[in-house]
Amino acid sequence: MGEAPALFIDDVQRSFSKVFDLKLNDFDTAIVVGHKTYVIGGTGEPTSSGVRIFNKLTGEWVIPTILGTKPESLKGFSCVLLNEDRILIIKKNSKSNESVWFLEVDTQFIRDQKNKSETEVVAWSKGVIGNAEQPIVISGPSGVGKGTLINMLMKEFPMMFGFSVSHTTRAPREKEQNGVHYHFTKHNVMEEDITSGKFLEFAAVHGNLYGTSIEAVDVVADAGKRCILDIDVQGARSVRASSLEAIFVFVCPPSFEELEKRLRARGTETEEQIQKRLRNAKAELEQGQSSGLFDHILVNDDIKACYEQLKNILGISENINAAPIIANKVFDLPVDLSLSKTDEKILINCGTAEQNVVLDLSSMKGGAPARTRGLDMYGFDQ
Ligand SMILES: Nc1nc2c(ncn2[C@@H]2O[C@H](COP(=O)(O)OP(=O)(O)O)[C@@H](O)[C@H]2O)c(=O)[nH]1
Ligand SMILES: Nc1ncnc2c1ncn2[C@@H]1O[C@H](COP(=O)(O)OP(=O)(O)O)[C@@H](O)[C@H]1O
Repeated sequence: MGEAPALFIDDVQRSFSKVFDLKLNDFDTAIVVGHKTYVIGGTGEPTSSGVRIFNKLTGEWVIPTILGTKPESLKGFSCVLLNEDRILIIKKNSKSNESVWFLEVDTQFIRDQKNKSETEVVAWSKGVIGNAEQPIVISGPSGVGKGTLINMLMKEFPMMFGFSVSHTTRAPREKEQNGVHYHFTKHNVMEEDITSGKFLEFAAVHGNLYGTSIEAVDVVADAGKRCILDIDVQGARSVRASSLEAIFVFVCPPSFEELEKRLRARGTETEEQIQKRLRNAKAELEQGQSSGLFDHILVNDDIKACYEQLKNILGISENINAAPIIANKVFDLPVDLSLSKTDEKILINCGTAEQNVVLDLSSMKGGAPARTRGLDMYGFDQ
């Protein structure tokens, strides 16, 4: 039966709101983090899954900036504070694959955002149940073969990898499709989206704007696939500083002359664009090889050999797709659930339902502004 639950969360919340007389609405839930009380609203209206903060020291209410993708509705939920920095929220009367959410209140991401904006900030992150394979960031100069290597991976392991489709302001090449190779967009639209917090990272590269939207990464995580990002060195640096916890691979050419040859042979750029890309390649090669930013440096001389090395780095072999994919069991969480916490496990007490459910957070990874991955959920007989 495991260890006894250490804490019955819902009882604590009830007694707390009585003591402080916070005048909560019917669907509001309050949770204390240090001297702040976070009131999470859940009337079910689209505008109501809001958050307000009562600061006990100043006696004031603050409406924070809310980042990340919020749950569609929060009509009925239980919550528990984790590590003093995020609130785990379990939606009642829901399917387990849609039920787990985190409201980050004091993680590194939140602290960085608070420093930037000098306001209160919180961020939503949806929990994803299942294996948390690390995303892969692939960088390298234009023409080195990043796209070729990524295509080989996606073709050989279509169930395993998903490509993070970036946004760019550059014009599409002849064979490029909008939404597949890139989301082609206008400069002012992309700038607005960056300002409103939709991007995980962005950079000006070869005279255009490129960026990874939070959604691009979330779509891949939601499909249960391992995300591949093809981004430049500046973008890799931003992702390194984010919560994505990726593996960073830098691809080099065997020589500068060979890089130039490949870039020309591809035939997708004008002479002026080729010259710009070659100039930038020098700086990129220097930074990529010397910054310590990358976990692995590959030389793409022979494409087959380079691809094998990449697969080794990712710990995959030919027969991996032959292995059956075991889907995560989906539980129906009832309306009368309550939570209790023991170490890194949350027991979801399912009231009269036959089976309780355990949410195991011990391999939790990632977090706002993207998904929180690596959660495990399994049944627990009463
Ligand atoms: N920071 C960042 N760089 C990107 C992104 N998408 C693509 N890039 C990089 O932008 C550069 C130019 O890409 P592209 O125009 O497709 O040319 P290519 O590298 O020659 O195929 C490459 O170094 C890409 O890795 C992104 O979302 N963010
Ligand atoms: N190892 C290699 N040897 C020879 N040509 C290569 C090799 N790897 C890639 N190429 C070719 O070089 C060109 C640039 O590769 P691409 O994958 O488009 O680079 P990137 O995505 O890094 O800009 C393509 O025409 C591709 O077929």
